[in-house]
Amino acid sequence: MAKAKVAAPTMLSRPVTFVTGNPKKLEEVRAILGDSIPLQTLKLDLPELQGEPEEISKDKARMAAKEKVNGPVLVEDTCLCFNALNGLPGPYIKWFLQKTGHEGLNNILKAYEDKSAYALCVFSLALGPTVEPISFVGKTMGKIVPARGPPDFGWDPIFQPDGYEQTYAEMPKEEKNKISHRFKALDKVKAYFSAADTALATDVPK
Ligand SMILES: O=c1nc[nH]c2c1ncn2[C@H]1C[C@H](O)[C@@H](COP(=O)(O)OP(=O)(O)OP(=O)(O)O)O1
Ligand SMILES: [Mg+2]
Repeated sequence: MAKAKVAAPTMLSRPVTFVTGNPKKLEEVRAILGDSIPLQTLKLDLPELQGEPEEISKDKARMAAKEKVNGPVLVEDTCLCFNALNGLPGPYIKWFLQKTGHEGLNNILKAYEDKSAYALCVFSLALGPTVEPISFVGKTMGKIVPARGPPDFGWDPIFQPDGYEQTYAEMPKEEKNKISHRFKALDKVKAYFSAADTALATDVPK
């Protein structure tokens, strides 16, 4: 029986459209993925519902998939979760950061001894507007510290990952991209795509 590689007949054969309004996220996603997944991007600030991180991310994917995108759509939602607050600000970190800044976030934790926190990244992939999105989660544990390092990207200056003396902001980019919440989630996205590729390259009887 001859083996033949069948061209992927599904949405996965098209480039994936990563939808985000945040250029810094995009920069990291590109650096981490390299050319492992063909990516195109669409700059859109999607509305975000309230709720648990995975549901918020999936909803973003559903909304993004309704845009005129040809092929699979990938979105991502990032949370910064304080253990002392049972995971808050979590998905609302963007607004906390905007309104209170790095100092305000530190001040919130002055009421607690526990400064531990985790960075959480949830990517959601929608293969079409009517297909239920699937999610890929990455988590990096650390603690909240007074801001150190360049204030280039969100809350990077106040998050110090466990096992490191530097905050995300102080680390070289390549270092952050090897241990970050985003890296861990994207590792699962990559594994999903390579498994799908393998499954699609099936043997067909002649
Ligand atoms: O690795 C990171 N290191 C530091 N800060 C970060 C990181 N990743 C996201 N962030 C910030 C951006 C935003 O203030 C909030 C997440 O909100 P989030 O809705 O996911 O991001 P966003 O609205 O900027 O972009 P998007 O259009 O993809 O929703 O945390
Ligand atoms: Mg957002």
